[in-house]
Amino acid sequence: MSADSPVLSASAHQPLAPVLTSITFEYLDAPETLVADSLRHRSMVWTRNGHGLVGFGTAARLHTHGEERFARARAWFAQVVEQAQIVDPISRPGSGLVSFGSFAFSFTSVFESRMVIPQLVIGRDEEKSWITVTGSAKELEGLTYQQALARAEAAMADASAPKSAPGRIELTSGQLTAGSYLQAVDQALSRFEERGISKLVLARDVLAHSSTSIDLAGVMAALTERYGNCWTYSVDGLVGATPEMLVRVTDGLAEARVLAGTLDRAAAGAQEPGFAQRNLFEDPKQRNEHQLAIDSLTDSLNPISHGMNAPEEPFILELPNVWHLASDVRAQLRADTAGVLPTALDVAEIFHPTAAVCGTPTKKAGVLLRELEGLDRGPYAGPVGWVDSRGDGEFGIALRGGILEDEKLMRLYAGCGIVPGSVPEDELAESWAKMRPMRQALGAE
Ligand SMILES: C=C(O[C@@H]1C=C(C(=O)O)C=C[C@H]1O)C(=O)O
Repeated sequence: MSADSPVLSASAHQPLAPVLTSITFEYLDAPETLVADSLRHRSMVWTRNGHGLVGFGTAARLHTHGEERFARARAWFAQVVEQAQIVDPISRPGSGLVSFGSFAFSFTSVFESRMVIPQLVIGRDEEKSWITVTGSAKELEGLTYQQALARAEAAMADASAPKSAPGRIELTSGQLTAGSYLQAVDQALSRFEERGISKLVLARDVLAHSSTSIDLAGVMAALTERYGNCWTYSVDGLVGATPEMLVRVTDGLAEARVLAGTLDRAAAGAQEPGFAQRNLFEDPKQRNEHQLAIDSLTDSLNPISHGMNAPEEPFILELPNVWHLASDVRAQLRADTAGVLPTALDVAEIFHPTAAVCGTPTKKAGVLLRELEGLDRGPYAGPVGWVDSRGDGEFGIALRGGILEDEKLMRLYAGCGIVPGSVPEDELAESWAKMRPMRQALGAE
């Protein structure tokens, strides 16, 4: 075929990226509550402890699926960045041109992984707040600070969100009933040995039917209030508050928060002093499960970093619903032969799926998962977050959340790490505990 054959052209596989202009202004005298004030039903959100990014509108987006979903997203964003004109006087992680991203857990999913570059982003970190406006050069010609501010105020004043009082919520089984989940855990336990698997993370889904339209701004407000220490995310109807950081990249430094090992804070006896210490920190089954997650991260990090800094022992992360065994891991990323450092999106692809959400060893666990779980996880347990034009960014694991399937219906997901010795009924109870943040945010309990 000739070189100019349309079949072989790059654009047949890779949609052409738009040519964008992105202008950032420092948002002077922004209120402390800027991020909380900006949450809207359809805004794109990444926030923790009052800092983060809120996006409005779409300047450009890419939808993709299958095994190449990360590669396509990376290539598309790299091209966007290369072509863009970026005016960013404050130059910090999350300022300038930014894309939100949400990726399917599995290459088999029908869910479309996506990159979304908002028209307007409001950002805030420990030191500064900013507004970024993105569009065509023509649209943004001569844009002043006052005009950018007016756009931000208009986006925040947008009343399109269903601001109704929370409705009555009824929970029903999703693709996996409680009974079939118990059965799947049992079957997993009986197959570990013959399959050479030491851990499998089995998930299930529950449907939340609301009597009124579900207001995602209200859901996020509830999550940020109670789970301020988690990363609250929202991209195209996928919403939740995850305690697990897949990777944050800041100027070549990669940081991850690995979680594995869980204890329900509503369990019998949980009020007794030392309960988490005895039943989590000192429990060999929980420690083993945690170690498997650390080992899988080490394996992924080694080829792309100059060694990693992991604490000798995990700590106990206390959330309102559960305790977790947690480890914060850091590593200096290594540049490739051309001297280019991996971006947050590159590292997210390399880390995904971790043992914390799939199992050990990953490939074998993935196969058994497809046999036993029988669930299209969609974006649940996939990377969700953002990346900027410098390659800095944050991708969390989309846990403790749900997907708005229509205005009155949300699908919630939760999964549990199954290791030899796991008790099916305990795992089912743990999955309910992991859905508690969303059940509460929806007003279902
Ligand atoms: C799979 C989930 O959580 C993961 C599983 C954990 C466990 O089994 O102990 C702990 C944290 C997460 O890595 C979930 O919340 O759905």
